[in-house]
Amino acid sequence: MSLMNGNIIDGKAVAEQIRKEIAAQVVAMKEKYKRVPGLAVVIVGERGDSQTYVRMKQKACEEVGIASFGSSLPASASQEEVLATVRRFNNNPDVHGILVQLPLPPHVDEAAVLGAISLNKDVDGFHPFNIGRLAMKGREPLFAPCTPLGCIALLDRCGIDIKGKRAVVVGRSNIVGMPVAMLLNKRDATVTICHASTKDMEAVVRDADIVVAACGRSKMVKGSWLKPGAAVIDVGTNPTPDATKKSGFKLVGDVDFDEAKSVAGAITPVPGGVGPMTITMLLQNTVESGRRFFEGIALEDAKPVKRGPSAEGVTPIIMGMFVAGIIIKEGVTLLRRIITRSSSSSSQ
Ligand SMILES: Nc1nc(=O)c2c([nH]1)NC[C@@H]1CN(c3ccc(C(=O)N[C@@H](CCC(=O)O)C(=O)O)cc3)C=[N+]21
Repeated sequence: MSLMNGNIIDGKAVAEQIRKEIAAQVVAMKEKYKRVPGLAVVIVGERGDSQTYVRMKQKACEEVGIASFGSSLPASASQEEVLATVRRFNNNPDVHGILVQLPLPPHVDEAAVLGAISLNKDVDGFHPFNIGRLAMKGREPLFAPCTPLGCIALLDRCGIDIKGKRAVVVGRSNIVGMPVAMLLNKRDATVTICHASTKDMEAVVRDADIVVAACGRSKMVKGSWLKPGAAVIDVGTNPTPDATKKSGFKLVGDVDFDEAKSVAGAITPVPGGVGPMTITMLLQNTVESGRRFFEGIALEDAKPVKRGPSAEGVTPIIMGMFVAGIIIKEGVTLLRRIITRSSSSSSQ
């Protein structure tokens, strides 16, 4: 199946291809470990869009053979109830990924809830530990956020090079703008982040070989802002009134698609671009998490500092550095004494 129609990236086709690969991996895992990966989705409140997304996620799990667990709490649920639900899934050995659907009702502390998710099950990649590692050279998060991963996967699968390219990200949200910029940076693009205070944004965007639009403003990026041939990834999903639709609205991206499609070398539509990839990357993260648990790399009830493969062996390294620090400090003091003694004796 073709992944592009002309210069238009078919996100659904790319997502379908990856989901087939994921389904095959789940079959192989079932064979090898006699277990399948499990994803728990926690939803608080009755927002229509959230319910739709959660249903889509659960259906996608079924299609690839991932076990799905759900917990639906009323909008009136207390913070403690939400935390208790998260902890229950943290302790459930059949659950390898936990997703708390955002946004949460205003009386629930989002940071506290996301921070309570076991690092080993943070398939959304929203835990500050995972975001922090994403920002660091030579380190890898246990999981990267799904929408940013989806943007990178679209570029890769469509044969668009990232290394050495100029990438401009419009927007700096915790869930898309900032992490996608850090992923592009890890892939050796030269990355610029634009935001509300950026001066002459058009000129900055016009310099880009890769544009990721994630500002949440309908059609903000115009065709005239683009360098001819640029790859354009549109993350925006702005509901816009449309009487011809049954729901009464349609989704519009952050890029003016009609203008941009005649300038861009490759461009994602909305819907049918990044959206289907977000859920696909969630499935991918969940399968990877399940594999870590089945292979014993992830520890079910470990404390944060011990969690995950990259954190293992950190304690002896820190102890070693501590001891080395003392030795160096003592050595320097000793050398200083010798030097002062010899220089003071020679000057006298
Ligand atoms: N903890 C958390 N993790 C998330 O990943 C998360 C979240 N909360 N809250 C809400 C946003 C939104 N989101 C989308 C997922 C799929 C589509 C998607 O598949 N869209 C399709 C169809 C859209 C339609 O037509 O309704 C498309 O763009 O083609 C869109 C948006 C995940 N989110």
